[in-house]
Amino acid sequence: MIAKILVIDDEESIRFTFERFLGAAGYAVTTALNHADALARLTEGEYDVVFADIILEDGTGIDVLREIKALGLNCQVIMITGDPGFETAAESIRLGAFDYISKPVNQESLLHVTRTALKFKLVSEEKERYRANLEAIFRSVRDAIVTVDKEGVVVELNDAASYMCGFTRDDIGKRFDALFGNCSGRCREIIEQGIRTGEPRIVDRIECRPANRPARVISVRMYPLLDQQNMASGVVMSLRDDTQMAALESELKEHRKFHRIVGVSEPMQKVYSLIKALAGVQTTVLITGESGTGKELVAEALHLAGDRSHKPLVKVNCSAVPEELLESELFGHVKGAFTGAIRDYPGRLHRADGGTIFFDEIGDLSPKVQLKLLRVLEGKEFEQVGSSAPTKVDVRLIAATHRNLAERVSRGDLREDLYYRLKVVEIRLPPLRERRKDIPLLVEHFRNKFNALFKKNIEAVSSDVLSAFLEYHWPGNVREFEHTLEHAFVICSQNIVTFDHLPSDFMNAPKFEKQSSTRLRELDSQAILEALDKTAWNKAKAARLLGVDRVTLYRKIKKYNLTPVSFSL
Ligand SMILES: Nc1ncnc2c1ncn2[C@@H]1O[C@H](COP(=O)(O)OP(=O)(O)OP(=O)(O)O)[C@@H](O)[C@H]1O
Repeated sequence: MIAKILVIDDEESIRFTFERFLGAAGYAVTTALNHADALARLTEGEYDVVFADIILEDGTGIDVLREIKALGLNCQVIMITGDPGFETAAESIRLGAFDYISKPVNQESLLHVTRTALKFKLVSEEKERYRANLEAIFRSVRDAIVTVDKEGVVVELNDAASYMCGFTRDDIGKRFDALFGNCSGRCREIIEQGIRTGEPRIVDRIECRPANRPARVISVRMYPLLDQQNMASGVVMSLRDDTQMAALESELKEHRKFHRIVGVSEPMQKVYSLIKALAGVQTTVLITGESGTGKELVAEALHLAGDRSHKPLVKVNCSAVPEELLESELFGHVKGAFTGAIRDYPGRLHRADGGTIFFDEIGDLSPKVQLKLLRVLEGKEFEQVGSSAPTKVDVRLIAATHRNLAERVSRGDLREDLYYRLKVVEIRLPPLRERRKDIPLLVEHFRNKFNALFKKNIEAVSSDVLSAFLEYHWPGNVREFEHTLEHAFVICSQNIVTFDHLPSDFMNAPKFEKQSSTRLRELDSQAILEALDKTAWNKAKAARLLGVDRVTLYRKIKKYNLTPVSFSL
């Protein structure tokens, strides 16, 4: 772009000389012959450099300079003076002129001062752009930023600092220690240390407790501000609000699911940790817990999380296989071992070679099988039925039981040595009633499962049903819970599961029977209908009127087959 230059001088010869020299150098030159003319030119157009004679017929070049500064025009002003020693030349520099040039004007020095002024203008514009960008960043970042000089005085702070710490722009110029008086003071210590040592410091995740504001988790970055001599002239501190991130992380740490096991409660988190710790080792694991607590799922997770996962997981339900068949089923047999053994059969232990064998209901093994299993655990070998040749296998054994094995040992039903071998490590699964926190999550899990299975679009269970689920003590644990929901999903043709869809086993369960006050048993259907009538079939209100809980009322309505229609008849 061609630089534009304005020359203001009342001497025509000077204007002519400037125009000639500068025009020849490729600049676009405009001239003005006095102060008034100069102001007209300056309001009409933009100039990169202005040459102004100090003495004009209707004023001074200093006045022009002042007006340029007052208007905030982006141009460099060079004074033309007949006498460089003259006081006004120095004065003009003080007022912001870039330089002065003396008459008579020499071409070389004119071009030199012009080029220098233009270069200076470019650099200043670059600097200004940089400053504006920095300021925009400073203002827009979500981190609070506070700069403090080495005397501890606040030099700058951004909007986020106002929002996060409650500072205002009026705090600029105050001592920082006064500002941090309202909080725990950790940031004050960090700034003090920064000023003292000139060393940067990063402190992650500290608790921030500003007065009258909610506590937060913040991370602090503090860097020294260095001057041109590389000396610390203060510090800049940025504060990031990590409250949400910390909350999310802790939520993520809380596993909602591990392999096929669903559960978010504390006891389940412990189970997940234990499975993870045991997955990679080859130790025998005994999984205990009431029936339906998910022991098989845990065995599966142990196998899948370990390095045998690409090898088979073979399951044996010891109570489901008839005793006389179990030995051959487990250890295999050779042809002719017994009547009907028409060919060699390798057995499940053999099939599990390299992988894992899971014995469900291990407490139900016959004494003979117990002994053979003990040998597998101790020497990793066994004989097939009808053979005396040992077979070697590399299997990891996981066993589960809902029985009290110690009791079976004391009764002589289970070998003590096998018992101790099995229970090297035990994973105890808590019953569902001890982890009710998992119930809403299990509702969601089974809702998705049964919606997909039955091609339905049930959106939720009613809040009453959920409350009943949370209260019930689930003797059959997750299996019973799953069956209850399965029943409800089969029956339900609306988009929400209510008491009407629950199986009678659940509705008639002792808990609810007990809860239904004896009064209700005395209440006949007429009394219930009266209460429903009075409350326009608002069951919650009717239940309150009758002095019973809602579940009981629902159960009675179902039992007597009461409907608003039957009422109106
Ligand atoms: N935490 C859980 N998350 C999801 N499903 C579960 C969970 N626990 C159990 N189930 C489901 O409940 C049913 C019973 O689980 P599982 O067979 O693993 O229980 P179990 O403790 O081995 O029972 P049993 O002692 O009667 O053999 C299965 O359908 C299983 O998928």
